[in-house]
Amino acid sequence: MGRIFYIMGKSATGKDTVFKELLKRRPELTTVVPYTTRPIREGETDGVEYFFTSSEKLEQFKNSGKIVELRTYETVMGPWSYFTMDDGQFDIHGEGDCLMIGTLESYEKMCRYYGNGALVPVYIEVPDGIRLLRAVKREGKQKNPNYREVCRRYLADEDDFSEELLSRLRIGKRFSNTDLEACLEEILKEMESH
Ligand SMILES: Nc1ncnc2c1ncn2[C@@H]1O[C@H](COP(=O)(O)OP(=O)(O)OP(=O)(O)O)[C@@H](O)[C@H]1O
Ligand SMILES: Nc1nc2c(ncn2[C@@H]2O[C@H](COP(=O)(O)O)[C@@H](O)[C@H]2O)c(=O)[nH]1
Repeated sequence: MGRIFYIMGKSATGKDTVFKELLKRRPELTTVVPYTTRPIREGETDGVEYFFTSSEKLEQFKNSGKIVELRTYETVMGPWSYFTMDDGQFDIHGEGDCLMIGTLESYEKMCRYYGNGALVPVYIEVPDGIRLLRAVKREGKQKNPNYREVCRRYLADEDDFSEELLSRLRIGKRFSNTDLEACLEEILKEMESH
């Protein structure tokens, strides 16, 4: 049975960065591209970071019964949905392992869908001050920076990644990403141990 290494963490902890670096070091890992109704950002490509889709299409997907997990956030730009589909990208009965990014909420739903044993949580942490600076710096590189949304995400993280929820989901191990190389080394070690 394939395992899903599931990368999680608050905003700007480096999930995307870690994800891309792990794929370079473990190219045999498969990936699952999630879906979103949020507008595509500069530098993003449809089918790479996400499948960018519409709210109308999402309603059709809901009827297909293939949505594994779905979350909708009230952003400063209106509601944006993010979801994972059982669309053939990943075969849980296959041999290969998979690398994915998500939130605690999606992790819980994924565990319910695929079974607890299928998922290996990879929870990334960075001190709040550092990740806020990283988020602001990253946003500053956008053509139309949206600092209000950066602040909303930062504040939402308090509830969405609370210690209570982490403990309920039995996620004890944390991977510090103050230093990228050290973080990758720790995660690779953890992956080998499974
Ligand atoms: N170890 C590191 N040291 C310094 N900068 C880093 C490190 N890891 C990531 N970054 C930078 O921090 C910013 C946030 O990283 P990234 O986009 O990977 O985070 P994320 O967790 O995927 O964010 P989000 O959840 O908000 O999409 C990026 O500009 C990235 O280049
Ligand atoms: N827990 C929360 N997760 C959120 C929220 N808003 C967005 N997200 C998640 O962040 C990642 C990355 O989003 P992106 O738009 O920068 O690509 C994605 O997995 C979303 O699910 C939130 O308010 N709380």
